[in-house]
Amino acid sequence: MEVTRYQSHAVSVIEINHPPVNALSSLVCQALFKEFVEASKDPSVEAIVLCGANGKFCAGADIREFKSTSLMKTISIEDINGNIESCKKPVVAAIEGVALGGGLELALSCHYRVAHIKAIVGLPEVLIGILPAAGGTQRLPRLIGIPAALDMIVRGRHVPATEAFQLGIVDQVVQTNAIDAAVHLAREIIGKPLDNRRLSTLPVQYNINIEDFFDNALKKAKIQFFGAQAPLACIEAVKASVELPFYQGLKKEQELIASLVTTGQPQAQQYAFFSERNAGKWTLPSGEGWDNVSPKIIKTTAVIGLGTMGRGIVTSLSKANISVIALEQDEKQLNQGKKAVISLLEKEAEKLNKQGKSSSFANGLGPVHFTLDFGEIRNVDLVIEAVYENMGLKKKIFQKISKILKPDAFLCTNTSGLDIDEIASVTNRPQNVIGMHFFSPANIMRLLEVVRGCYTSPITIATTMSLGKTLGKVAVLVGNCPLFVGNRMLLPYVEQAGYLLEDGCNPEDVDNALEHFGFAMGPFCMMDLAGLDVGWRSRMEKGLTGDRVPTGTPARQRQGNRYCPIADMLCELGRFGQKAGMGWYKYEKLGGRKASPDPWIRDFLEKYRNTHQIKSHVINSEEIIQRCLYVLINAGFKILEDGIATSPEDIDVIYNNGYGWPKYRGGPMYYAATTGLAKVYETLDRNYKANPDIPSMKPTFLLRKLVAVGEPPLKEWKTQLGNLNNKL
Ligand SMILES: CCCCCCCCCCCCC/C=C/C(=O)SCCNC(=O)CCNC(=O)[C@H](O)C(C)(C)COP(=O)(O)OP(=O)(O)OC[C@H]1O[C@@H](n2cnc3c(N)ncnc32)[C@H](O)[C@@H]1OP(=O)(O)O
Repeated sequence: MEVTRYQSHAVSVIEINHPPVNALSSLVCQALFKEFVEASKDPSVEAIVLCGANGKFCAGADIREFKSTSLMKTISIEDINGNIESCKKPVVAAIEGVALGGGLELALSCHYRVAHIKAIVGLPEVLIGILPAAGGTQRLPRLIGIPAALDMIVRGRHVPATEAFQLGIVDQVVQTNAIDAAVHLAREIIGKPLDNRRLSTLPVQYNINIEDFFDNALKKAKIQFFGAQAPLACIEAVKASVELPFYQGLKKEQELIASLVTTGQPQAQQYAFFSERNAGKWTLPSGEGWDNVSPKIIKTTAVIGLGTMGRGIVTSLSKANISVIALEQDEKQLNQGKKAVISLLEKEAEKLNKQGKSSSFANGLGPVHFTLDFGEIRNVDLVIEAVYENMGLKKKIFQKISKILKPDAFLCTNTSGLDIDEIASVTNRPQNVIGMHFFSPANIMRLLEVVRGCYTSPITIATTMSLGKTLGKVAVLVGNCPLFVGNRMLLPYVEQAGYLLEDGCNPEDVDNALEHFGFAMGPFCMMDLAGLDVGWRSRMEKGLTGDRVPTGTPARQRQGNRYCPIADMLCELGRFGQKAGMGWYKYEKLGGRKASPDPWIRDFLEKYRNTHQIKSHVINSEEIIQRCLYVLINAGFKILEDGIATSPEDIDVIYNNGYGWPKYRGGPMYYAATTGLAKVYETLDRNYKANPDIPSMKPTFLLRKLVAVGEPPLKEWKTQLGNLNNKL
């Protein structure tokens, strides 16, 4: 039964019961409509309470049912809302857990709202590429005013109950049972006038210059959400609440949603939504997986190394209220780390405070303890080593801690690409060793690559994936190979960016094209931010640059393949990026963030091309995008072929959450599917034939196979992998 109804004296309680989140599927809508009509006609009923089963009011329309053809369902949610609002008997929403999207729109059509203190409300439709099109953009501004409503709708912000009360979204916040409180309130208001409780009948109040306000909002949104259409549609819809009568405003919502659907962005964002949820559902070829392996509960942890990554990880653990011992090797580094963690925690507490939430670390370090003594970590459940990327150092630490720690403790290494098996091999419990690749800043970035080695046990995976979720991360299980998934795909992309400079581009041409595509940052800005020396050191270790390059090696060639030495040359000149005040760009000061194109680089590139007799040509944005992205996508196919990622969806989750890929384009593999695999294949093939010294351009077997079998939908790519080797 999707919707149940019971009576408590004169109050009829209608409960949505559609696990897991009481989403408004077509069936729920039909049942809700029917029960509501019956209750409103029942002479023994004098008031109605609307609630959700299992402590959740409703997470909105059922996204699983969204198809471009299902626009009619909107009408059905608004049909319910219209019925509720115009009901002569008072209707009270009892909000527990979540009232999101269509769920909040439902509650807004009720005459009163009571929320549990831990509930959250919001209109997050924009995050899945649409707008609140069941009256949300018309009712919310009438209730809380335009600026507050616009902020909530355009950012899709989850608002805690206490803030919702301050804003006027809910009428009561209770610490006890919200349904009981709603029934109580419903009884009290029986027979009282409801006219000023029907939001659709109220005027939108404002004392601001509306034209200027919406113009500014649009300008800001175009910058902040560059390329995304839904925020702009949200603004237009809220503007309609001021300019049009309520029912025309509803019509505008429908028009806007229909137009969004034609952009393809809602489809991409809804794909991204479900891919993220599926990433947690890992399964090994053995059949062991998320649904049959129980994680160990992690209560105590230690973090070794308090550099940038370690500090972020300690902050993350502390935020999740997990006890953490932070370990450094000398007093100076320990104190520096401690100071940095305190500052990060203060910022986090401030953020929570603004949201009306308290934190265990508001006045200090919460569950963190700092020490120089390895002995203190002996009883922890899990250790995360976060020292810098050096195999020798990591192995030394793992050897040492595996002797100290209790036998069932888990040993995690935060590495962006080192071999997990090699690290595990020096311990007395390789089955408990796993990679946790955090992204910087680790207390902010949502992505976590969980890297399984060949010895790693299912329980270690389950525990680490579960810890990731507790930390609020999107954890994706990947296999062990140099650079894992995200960075392995990034390598040919960055290489290609270098070749583009040789062929005639300036750094800003490449960055502009990719930022215009929707990336948060182009490759050269990204390198300047991360520090060019990081890649330089790694290339030196690999013998690609520096003293270990055999004499006589051509400057632009390594092992017979094309090589671009420009980044190495900049590093030799100390141009390490932002921290040096110069890199691919120049900055206003050391550590400055405002990049300006550097005439020096232009000169340098010209001289470089002359020295190497490279004939440059004009390269347009389309070519830049294709050259950079197609090799990245090709590497994604190779990763699938090698079994390093289990699905294209996992790759997309990694790119959407860790690499600034525009979510409204779904992710690189989704983008390949929507662009057309044949186009990607043919472009790569043509480019590879023209540049046989760039192996990353050679179309992978899987890509070729998928084109050959007629481009099956992305969901079916996995079956084409057949018996290919699976490293997961
Ligand atoms: C494709 C073309 C586009 C066509 C567009 C046409 C649109 C026409 C209809 C227009 C209607 C307009 C009006 C209403 C719109 C809406 O309401 S849209 C939905 C708005 N709501 C949301 O965006 C909420 C999304 N959910 C969440 O934020 C979180 O899930 C949560 C509710 C906060 C719970 O989080 P957590 O506890 O971390 O659990 P999760 O793992 O995230 O989710 C648990 C399972 O629930 C599934 N789920 C969540 N929300 C929905 C939903 N709205 N519909 C369907 N399913 C939902 C989620 O997938 C998980 O499922 P499993 O993985 O199977 O466990």
